[in-house]
Amino acid sequence: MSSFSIIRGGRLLDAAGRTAPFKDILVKDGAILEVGEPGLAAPPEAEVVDASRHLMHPGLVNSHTHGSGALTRGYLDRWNLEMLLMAAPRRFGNQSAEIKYLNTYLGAVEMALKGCTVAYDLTFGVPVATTEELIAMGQAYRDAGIRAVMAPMLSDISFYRAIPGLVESLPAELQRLSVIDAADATDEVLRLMGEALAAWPHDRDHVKLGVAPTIPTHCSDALMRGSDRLVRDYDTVMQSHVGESKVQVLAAKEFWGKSMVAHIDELGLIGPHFSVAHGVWLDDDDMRRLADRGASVSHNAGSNMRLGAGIADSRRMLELGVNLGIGTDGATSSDNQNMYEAMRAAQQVSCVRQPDHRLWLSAPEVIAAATTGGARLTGFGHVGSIEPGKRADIVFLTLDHPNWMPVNDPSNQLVLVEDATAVRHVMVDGRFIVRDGRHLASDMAALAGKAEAARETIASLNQADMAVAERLEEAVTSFCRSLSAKPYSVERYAAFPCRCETPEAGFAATPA
Ligand SMILES: Nc1nc2[nH]cnc2c(=O)[nH]1
Repeated sequence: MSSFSIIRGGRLLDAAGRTAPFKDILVKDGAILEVGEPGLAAPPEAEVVDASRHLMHPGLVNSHTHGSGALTRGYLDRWNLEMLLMAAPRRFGNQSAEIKYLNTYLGAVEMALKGCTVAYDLTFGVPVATTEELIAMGQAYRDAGIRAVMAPMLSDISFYRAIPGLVESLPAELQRLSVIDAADATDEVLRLMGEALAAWPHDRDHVKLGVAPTIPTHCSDALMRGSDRLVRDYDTVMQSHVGESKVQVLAAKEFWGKSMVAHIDELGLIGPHFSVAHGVWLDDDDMRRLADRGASVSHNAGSNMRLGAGIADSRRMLELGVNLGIGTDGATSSDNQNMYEAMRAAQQVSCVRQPDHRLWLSAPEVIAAATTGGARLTGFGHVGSIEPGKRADIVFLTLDHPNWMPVNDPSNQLVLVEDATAVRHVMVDGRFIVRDGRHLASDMAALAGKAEAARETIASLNQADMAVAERLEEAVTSFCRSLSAKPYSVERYAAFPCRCETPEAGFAATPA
């Protein structure tokens, strides 16, 4: 028998219209049946949800994160992407199945409490995670109650080989420790990824498995092509970190004589199922290729600032027709999983990106990216807006909160004022997962205890690797600083808005 609920008395955000009129919402079996004026007719048996003194908006879509890093929030305040990539496996490796689940669950709970109902999670790759562990991490999202795309990060070229000249620049002993090439692993990685896709037991409308060749310079063409085949065979989505740092752009030019986007486009990988994470260093040609093929970019402004990676040109992406999503990135590089902060960061970096205020992202544009843009990017066409036919994934913000006193422009306030402290209830499929500010499935004290124990376990397991991690971080930093090829001076890259204005790039390292 069908179940009905009627949500009465709330104000519904109309972002584009910059208003929030009173609306009633009729929900049938978890889907929105009708949105209407106050007093909307409902079957007598419908459960009544009182939304008075609340503003309702669609659940936010976090279009890029790493559930694998939730336990690393607040770790190291001064590190860039290259240091992070160098250090992460040594500092945070060796995670048991229980800790992998806990990492993912913790991130999902945080997102739920902060108004996010969908995550695109680039998770532990294969073979680091087994099929069973991936399925268990999918269950973590089911247990926390939010939707997710989980895409294992795949690579068959180690980080050290992905920056030309880096390994050769290291002292012999570090060279030995650093070359963990997995060049022969291509077939094995693809086999394991295919096995996980074939075994995936979760309802794909809630938690589906995607594929994430992690960074194109870390993937052979064979791995990229094989990943693409899997995506098509299993009708799923693909995401890669592309053009996140200047060093990556330099490396791509060195490897292929072209940009990362041009390279993967020529491999035939770009389509509506494909999204770029970050895209800080894209030029017009890159953006046109993405737009022409219906692809998306997940804009992670907070993480890009945190790692000194630069400022993506979100305005140009929109002008050229790229679908834009908003992401927090993982806790290793953005600490919390707060989509309101990610939205605010996206709006505010657009203001420092260019002097013409007419080109800054507007609040409605940012909200569209964090909702409908994210829904398209994740391939979850059944969410992202509150309208008939969509699933009832709804966030209720209390208006009895300073953030909303008074209600001026609801769209501006959502992006520029809201910080998740007014999130009162969160609903997925018409059912509350957060009620009165509490995550219903979680005992927070117990969760804190598990997180603390996991922190100690991770630290003790990786103790022996710490000294090596520190030496490698120092070496990679020094190598990156020595890259002097103009106009790609690495020295400049954190401080300036960045686009690859000039095509002629070199990758010569000069003595520091
Ligand atoms: N910011 C960020 N970029 C990445 N690229 C590959 N892995 C990562 C990661 O964990 N964080």
